[in-house]
Amino acid sequence: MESVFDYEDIQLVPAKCVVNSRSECDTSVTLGGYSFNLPVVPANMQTIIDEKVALYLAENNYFYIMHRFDPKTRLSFVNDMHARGLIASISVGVKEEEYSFIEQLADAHLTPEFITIDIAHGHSDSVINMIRFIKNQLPETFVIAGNVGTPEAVRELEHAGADATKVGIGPGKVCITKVKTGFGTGGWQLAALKWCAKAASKPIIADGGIRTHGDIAKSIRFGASMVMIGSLFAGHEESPGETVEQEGKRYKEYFGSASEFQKGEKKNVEGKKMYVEHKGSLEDTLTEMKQDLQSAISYAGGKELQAIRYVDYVVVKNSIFNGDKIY
Ligand SMILES: NC(=O)C1=CN([C@@H]2O[C@H](COP(=O)(O)OP(=O)(O)OC[C@H]3O[C@@H](n4cnc5c(N)ncnc54)[C@H](OP(=O)(O)O)[C@@H]3O)[C@@H](O)[C@H]2O)C=CC1
Ligand SMILES: Nc1nc2c(ncn2[C@@H]2O[C@H](COP(=O)(O)O)[C@@H](O)[C@H]2O)c(=O)[nH]1
Repeated sequence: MESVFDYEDIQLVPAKCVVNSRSECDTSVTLGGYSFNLPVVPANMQTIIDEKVALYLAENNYFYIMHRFDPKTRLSFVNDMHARGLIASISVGVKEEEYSFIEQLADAHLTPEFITIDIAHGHSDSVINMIRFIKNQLPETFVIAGNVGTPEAVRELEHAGADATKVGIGPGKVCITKVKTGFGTGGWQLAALKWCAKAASKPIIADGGIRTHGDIAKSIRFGASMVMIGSLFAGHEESPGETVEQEGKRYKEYFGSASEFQKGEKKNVEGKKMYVEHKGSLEDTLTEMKQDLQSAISYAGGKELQAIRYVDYVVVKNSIFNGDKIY
């Protein structure tokens, strides 16, 4: 295998600017026939998104994926979003009851625009069977399948009918898969993304390991169409989850979907809980992300997101830190 690297080891090389203002740069992206403001989607985790956040994102033209940890509410969620003229984007697992849920949607003639099959080890027959089942029952739905970390997995899931694949096994901030199992793309997620993107014939969603806004541009450079982010979206005013105060400072909880807190039991735990500093409003973060990405497009010498795809890059181990502590 070629040598590997991660987000902090890469710098993108600037090209001549073609705009007079960064506001001319267009950060929008198309997925599944829909256009969204940013190539960014908050993680489908219980401390990142709930119905209110989903509604805010959909109404403001951001892509969203609702989590699957309150399964009984999913049907009415799809109904409600459609009643408001918004897209419905939900998650499913692969257990028996999820097949019944897909049948219920089909029987009710409810077709979510997006369904994400969300399990830890997505390169599996269980995911392949679920992709085929959804495509058979709800042929119009755009199916995102994951998570995977290899080109073989991307090809196999695409071949089974997935419309996009989600790449990232273990790079997440609250992930402990890498320490508990020894497996994953943690520490080399960007190289894994590059490797997977070369094999892909459909969009890829890079998932996990984003620590700065510049990492979004780097993900685009290495082949992502969309970037899923957890920790940077945790801790907002609107984020679900408990707020605690310590020494006059406010913090909010952020826990893994495979953590004991999510599962309610200590079985196959591959996630942990942490507290992140309170960050203010989600709107402010999304605005800042947009401005930073517009700036990235200008450094790429273009006016659109695609310009970032073609820039040169250098590998300089730990280059962005330069000995500075930036967070
Ligand atoms: N991106 C990442 O790196 C990771 C993400 N997660 C997140 O945690 C949540 C829970 O994930 P998950 O535990 O898969 O969901 P589920 O608990 O719904 O499990 C899905 C099914 O896959 C089986 N399964 C889970 N892991 C494996 C494995 N390694 N090998 C074979 N079968 C397996 C489970 O059976 P059984 O439990 O009996 O094995 C179950 O039948 C998801 O939201 C997922 O995205 C979790 C870990 C890593
Ligand atoms: N190994 C685990 N990964 C998890 C768990 N819960 C979520 N995740 C993944 O992390 C990303 C978010 O990463 P971040 O670096 O942006 O915080 C999320 O989208 C999942 O793919 C878990 O319990 N274990």
